Amino acid sequence: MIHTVTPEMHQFLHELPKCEHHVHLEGTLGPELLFPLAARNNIQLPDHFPKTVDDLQYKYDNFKDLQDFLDLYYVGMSVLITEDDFFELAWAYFRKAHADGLHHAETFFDPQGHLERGIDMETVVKGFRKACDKAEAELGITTKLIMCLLRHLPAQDGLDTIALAKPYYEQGLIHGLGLDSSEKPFPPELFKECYEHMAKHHPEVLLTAHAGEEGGPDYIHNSLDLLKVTRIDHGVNSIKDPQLIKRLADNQTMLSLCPMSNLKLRVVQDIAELPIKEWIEAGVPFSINSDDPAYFGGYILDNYLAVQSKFGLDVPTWKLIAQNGVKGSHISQSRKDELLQRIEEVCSKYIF
Ligand code: HPA
Ligand SMILES: [Zn+2]
Repeated sequence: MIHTVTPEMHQFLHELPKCEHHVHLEGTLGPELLFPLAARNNIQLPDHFPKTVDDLQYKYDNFKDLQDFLDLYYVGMSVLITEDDFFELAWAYFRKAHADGLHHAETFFDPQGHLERGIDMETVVKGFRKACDKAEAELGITTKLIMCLLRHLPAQDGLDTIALAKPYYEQGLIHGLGLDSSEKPFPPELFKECYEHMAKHHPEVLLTAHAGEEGGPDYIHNSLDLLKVTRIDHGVNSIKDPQLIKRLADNQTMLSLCPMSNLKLRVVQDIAELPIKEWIEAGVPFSINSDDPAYFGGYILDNYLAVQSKFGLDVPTWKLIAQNGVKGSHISQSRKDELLQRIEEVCSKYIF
């Protein structure tokens, strides 16, 4: 069933203060920047890579699964070379998301995808940080950077990457550790040592991991038990385990849901299949996110609208979702209070 999103509802969702917890900065690289960067940096894209914006868009519209997307994603990011490239990419994202009504962003990046091409950590972090600082100063968005480890690489590579990033964690320039890439063949337990190292040496750092996008509820349990994460990225498959649902609700562990991504990567056949109503009923907090917006056809507001068109939620329910997004954010209590106050103000204007 399709619910019509009225102009008032559209306006409300636009104005509703939003927090994003699941967006890969490299996943904001669309054809409009990818091809010019390839030309500017003299990057020869592989023969099998689409040659035109239309051909690339066709690929984006027809992913078979997560791996099919990742194969394109890693080639795409190979056009990023200079600090300015990383800055430009992230700054374009912050501007788009700001126009969507974003107030706080916790953004992922994949340094191993750059290190293995000979780009150093400093170039990547400096470029992304510059964009974060500008977004804070000029757009009023609070930002966090979460370094993800690629799970298709060995844990030792992850430990080496953590060592390279140490100065940036110590200076408070990177704030979290995540785990992404091909999920099913690489379960969370492989990375226990990386997370233990982080918890021991940088206890203030946010720990999160992709789990339950392709993997089952055991991937979520093991991320909580072994990696000691406080958030789960995706978590769609949590619904298959009632004990896990209770655990997530009891501990108020937030899931970062990515509806358009789940549709494009065929985690679900229809956004209406997502267990949104079940999570709300059980008291499981979740936020709504764009994941890789350039690849999946929509930024944060598009994802809110996609959910609305399938679920027809009311203002109090959206208020709860927005509040849970704030509560699950890695920000000070005073910033939380400020955002919660703004949510109150917007919601009080929209009693339909
Ligand atoms: O959705 C995702 N899943 C796993 N790895 C990723 N890397 C970018 N996006 C994703
Ligand atoms: Zn992701």
